[in-house]
Amino acid sequence: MKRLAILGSTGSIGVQALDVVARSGGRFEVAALAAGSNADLLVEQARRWRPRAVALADPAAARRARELLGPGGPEVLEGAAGVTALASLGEVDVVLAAISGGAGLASTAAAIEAGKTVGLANKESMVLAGELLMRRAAEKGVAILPVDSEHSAIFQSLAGHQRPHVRRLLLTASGGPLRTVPAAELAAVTPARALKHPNWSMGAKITIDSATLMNKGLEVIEARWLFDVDPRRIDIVVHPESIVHSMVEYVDGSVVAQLGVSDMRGPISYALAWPERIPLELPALDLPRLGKLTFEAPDPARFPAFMLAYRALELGGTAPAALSGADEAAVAAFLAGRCSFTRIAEVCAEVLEALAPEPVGSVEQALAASDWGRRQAERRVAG
Ligand SMILES: NC(=O)C1=CN([C@@H]2O[C@H](COP(=O)(O)OP(=O)(O)OC[C@H]3O[C@@H](n4cnc5c(N)ncnc54)[C@H](OP(=O)(O)O)[C@@H]3O)[C@@H](O)[C@H]2O)C=CC1
Ligand SMILES: CC(=O)[C@@H](O)[C@H](O)COP(=O)(O)O
Ligand SMILES: [Mn+2]
Repeated sequence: MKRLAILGSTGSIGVQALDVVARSGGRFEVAALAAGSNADLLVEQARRWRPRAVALADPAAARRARELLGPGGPEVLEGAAGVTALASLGEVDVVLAAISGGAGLASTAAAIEAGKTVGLANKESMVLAGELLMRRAAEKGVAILPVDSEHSAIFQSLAGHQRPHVRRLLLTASGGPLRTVPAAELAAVTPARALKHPNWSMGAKITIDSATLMNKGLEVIEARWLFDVDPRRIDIVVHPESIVHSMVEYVDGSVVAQLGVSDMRGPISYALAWPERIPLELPALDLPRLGKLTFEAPDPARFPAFMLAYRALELGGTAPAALSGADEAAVAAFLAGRCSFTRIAEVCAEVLEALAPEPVGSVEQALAASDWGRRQAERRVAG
């Protein structure tokens, strides 16, 4: 039996991970749960799964959870340090990193340092400090198993092949809810419209990133480090049906893809159960009913955000971290009605070009660069 710490348990990935646990026939035990401030849902989850410890980043929420759980309940830790501490608990075998944003980096790094297998949903960890984390994981002999659907697909399609045999990685993108919207209409897009993803039900930040295509840019950076592939050999293909989750093109021209219904419980269970596979009893892929699968090139004129990720990789060092921080701030401003949809990518581009990148020597340095990007973006949004 594998013992899990699910960090971000109250979010889209966290809730689906607990559904995977429920369907797994007792293969997993929930040893720890963590969230930001949603004490009520965390307490409900703790009552059902009886972890040894839980944590809430928000101290007031942690106090509420302690009151609700009462004596005899799990230990309730608080603050960022409490969340990070769960990643290295002795009772934990696998850490599912499913916190949203740069806030997930410290606990991912702590899990690696503690020698835990990591199921990585939090792509920002790789964006902020991918080179550093992969080096430490190799030194510690830690497996980082991708949960992001595209990276899970690439991991499965690589099937142990050697890097010299790989010509290109092909990351598929749905194109998001605004794929067919003309350029002239994009500035007036409302948060409600941008939040209507055609295929996936996800947290707000990643859904807006899907709409701008920044999500695909962040995924290029994630793939660059997870699979140690030069960014010039990572291409994006728009595939509105989200059935082909990504592909690997080999030097002999053969292309291997992973297909499946658009349901994150697939990649989550793959990472948690790896190297085994478990039956989930989810709806099967029905290709005759789908009839056809379509593909097109991404449009950098309407959706320039994904190009910024290639630019950040070219700049190197702290540039991806600064881009990620700027994007978090710009997306929050858009959701709060403080900037337009098209301003998100403009602000990110301005911040990236204002940066003097430095090598990323530590997690703290990566977080500082992300904070710098966030502050720069906030200033530009306000100005
Ligand atoms: N949703 C999806 O289908 C996919 C998501 N991902 C990635 O997975 C990650 C999670 O995404 P998603 O589940 O959609 O996000 P959600 O916004 O739905 O959930 C975020 C989770 O993180 C918790 N959280 C937020 N801030 C903190 C913090 N400072 N400390 C501890 N916990 C915190 C939230 O707690 P609370 O509820 O209390 O705020 C919540 O449990 C992201 O990095 C995303 O890019 C990748 C591929 C697909
Ligand atoms: C489910 C998942 O992995 C998301 O990251 C997804 O890729 C978002 O959809 P887009 O392809 O629209 O960015
Ligand atoms: Mn993805």
